[in-house]
Amino acid sequence: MVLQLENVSLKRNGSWILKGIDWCIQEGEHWVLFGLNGAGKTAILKMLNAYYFPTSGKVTVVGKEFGKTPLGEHLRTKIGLVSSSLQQKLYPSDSAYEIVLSGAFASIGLYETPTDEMRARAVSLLDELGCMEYADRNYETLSQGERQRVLIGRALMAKPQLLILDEPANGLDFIAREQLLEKIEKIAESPEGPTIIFVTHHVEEILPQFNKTLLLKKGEAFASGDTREMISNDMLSNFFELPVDVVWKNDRPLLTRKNLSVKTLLT
Ligand SMILES: Nc1ncnc2c1ncn2[C@@H]1O[C@H](COP(=O)(O)OP(=O)(O)OP(=O)(O)O)[C@@H](O)[C@H]1O
Repeated sequence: MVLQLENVSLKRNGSWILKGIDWCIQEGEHWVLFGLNGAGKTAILKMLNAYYFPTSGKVTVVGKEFGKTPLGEHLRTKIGLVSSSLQQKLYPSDSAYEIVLSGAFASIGLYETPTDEMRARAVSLLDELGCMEYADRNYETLSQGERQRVLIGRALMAKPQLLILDEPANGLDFIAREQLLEKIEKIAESPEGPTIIFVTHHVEEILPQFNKTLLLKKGEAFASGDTREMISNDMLSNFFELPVDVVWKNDRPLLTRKNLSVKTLLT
């Protein structure tokens, strides 16, 4: 078991942000965490990274129950995270290579001397992710798409069991998005790769390898299960409370609003 949330609720500043969430992720599965703005996706991720502890319920990640044992560096390196809040913490003058390398220690910046093996792994990750061209450039000079690939390299550096991608395609144009998704697809297909949680509010980003989906709505697990069942007309129309059409093409879903008369939409 890579992750287990049992009846998890979270209260912050007097309001319930998460309510009674059950979620179980087995090794070898790749999950989409899908929810609209404000659904509580960030709150769940903060719990998975032990920045928040549940008000009630139990969180177990890579075999460790949070709150029971201190979160040492060892556990931090077992969970790879790519998020915009992490992006803001990095040192803009570090090179892409240094940023990837720092993932070996799950640190912001490099304070320890990397081994030759770590250096070689960083180079091979930069190569696999198509970042060699700008490996020596300062992070601040990279485009958003390039930054995301470097961050994925950083997250993979310590061979995590769980890789969390928090809206990785945000702000990317179509080509940059598809280039990034292609790399994610490769990681998801690799037999020795990590289990991945892909957080998004865009159905179009869901890759065929992500065959499980949790629909999160207003802090509650609206439904979870096979992606094809979750990302379907009936399920999403109920979820959005708006009639929608989902079309699967090339193993990817496309979402449109059902063509209704203005009168129906207003009622
Ligand atoms: N520290 C806090 N105190 C009070 N309310 C909070 C706190 N953190 C988050 N919330 C509220 O909890 C809800 C869920 O927030 P969260 O950031 O987890 O949503 P999200 O699904 O990540 O949204 P988005 O897609 O917009 O990033 C929101 O209504 C938010 O305002």
